[in-house]
Amino acid sequence: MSDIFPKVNISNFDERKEEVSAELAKAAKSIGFFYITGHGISDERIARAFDIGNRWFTLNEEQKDQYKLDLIEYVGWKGEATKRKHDRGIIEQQIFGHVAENNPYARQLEQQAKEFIPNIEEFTHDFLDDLLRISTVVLRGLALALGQPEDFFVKGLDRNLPDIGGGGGWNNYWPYESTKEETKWRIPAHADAELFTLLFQQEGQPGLEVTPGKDFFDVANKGQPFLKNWDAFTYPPDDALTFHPMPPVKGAITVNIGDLLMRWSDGEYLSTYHRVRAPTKDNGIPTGGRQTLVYFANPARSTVIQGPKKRWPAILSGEETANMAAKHYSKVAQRYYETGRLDSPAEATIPKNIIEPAQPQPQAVAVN
Ligand SMILES: O=C(O)CCC(=O)C(=O)O
Ligand SMILES: [Fe+2]
Repeated sequence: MSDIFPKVNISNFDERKEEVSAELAKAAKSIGFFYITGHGISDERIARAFDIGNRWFTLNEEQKDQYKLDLIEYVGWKGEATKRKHDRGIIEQQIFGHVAENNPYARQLEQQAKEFIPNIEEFTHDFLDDLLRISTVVLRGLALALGQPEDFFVKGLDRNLPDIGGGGGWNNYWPYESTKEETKWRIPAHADAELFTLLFQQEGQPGLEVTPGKDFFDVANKGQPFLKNWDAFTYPPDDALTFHPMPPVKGAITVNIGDLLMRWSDGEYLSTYHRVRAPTKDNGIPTGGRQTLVYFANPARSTVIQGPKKRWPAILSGEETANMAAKHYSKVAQRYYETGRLDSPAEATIPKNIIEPAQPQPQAVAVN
C-alpha cells in the first residue's frame, strides 16, 4: 500500500547531492508526500522521544491548560480540538518550539514543562535540532533541483533567530472506546500551512490517508497549483478524490510539502491534502490510541517568501501563518492582533481580514 509513495535515502547527502535532489523533487512534484530514510536518528531515540510525549499526555486538562497554544508561535497545547464538535474529542496536540537564548516564549514553555518532564531538553534541544538538520538537507536538495543556490529555501531556518518559526511535538489520538460518537476522521482533510512536515508514525497505528498532490490539483483547479485565497477557499468534496493509505514504515520519516513551500517554489512542489481515518467497528483501523510525532519546518516569520519565477507576490512567512490563523481561529487571531502579539514585520502587511470573523467552513479544520 505504501508503494505509490517514494522512499528517498538522504544519507551522505553531500556526496550524493544530484541523485538525492532529483528523487526529492520528483516526489514533491508528483505526490507531495514521501518517506525519507538514512536520516540518522536511531529507532531508540525515536522511541525515547515518543516516551516524552506520553508523559506530557498523562497530565490532566487543568495542567495542560497552562500551556495553551499560541497560534502565532504555533507552540503550546491544542486541546481545543478535543472540544470541537466535528472532532468529537479524538485528538490533542502539543508542540514545543526551538529553544534559544532570544526565544523567550519557547524557553518559558520548556521551563514550565520541566516540572513534569525533567528530561524535556532531550526533546526540545537534541531531537528538535536533529529535525532541523534533516529539514535543512531536504530543503537544500529541493533548491538544487530547481536550479537554485543550495541555501535558497534555508534562509530563515536558524534556531537562533528571535522569530524562528516551526517546532515539534506530538499528536495524541484517543482510543476509540473513549470517543462518544462514531466519527469517520481523526483529522479531516487538510493541507499543512508551513514549509513541510516531518511525521513519525508508529507501527501498528495506521490511519493516515493522502490524495496525491497532482490528482488534487487536477480535480480542484484544472491542473494548476493554486494559492489558497483565504476569503474564498473551500475544500473539494472528499468523494471527488481518491485517498491512499500511507502506512507507517519502520525507521522512515513521512514527509509532506506544505503551503509555504508550494508558494516559494512557484507551485512546483505540491502541498497535498491528507486526513487521518478514525477506527470504526469494521474498518480495520485498530481501536486503540494513536500517537504521532510531528515537526513543522518553518522559517523565521520575517523571511521573505517569493519563488525564483515570481509567480506570486512576495509574502512574509509570518504573514502566511497569520492568514491561516485568521481563517481558522479568527477570534484568537484578533486577540493577538489587539494585544500586540503580532509584532513581527509581518504586522505591517497583515491583511484586513485578520481582524474580521471568518465564515465557518464545513469540512475545514486547521491542524497547523
Ligand atoms: O498524525 C498524522 O498521521 C497526521 C497529522 C497531521 O496531518 C498533522 O498534524 O498535520
Ligand atoms: Fe497535516
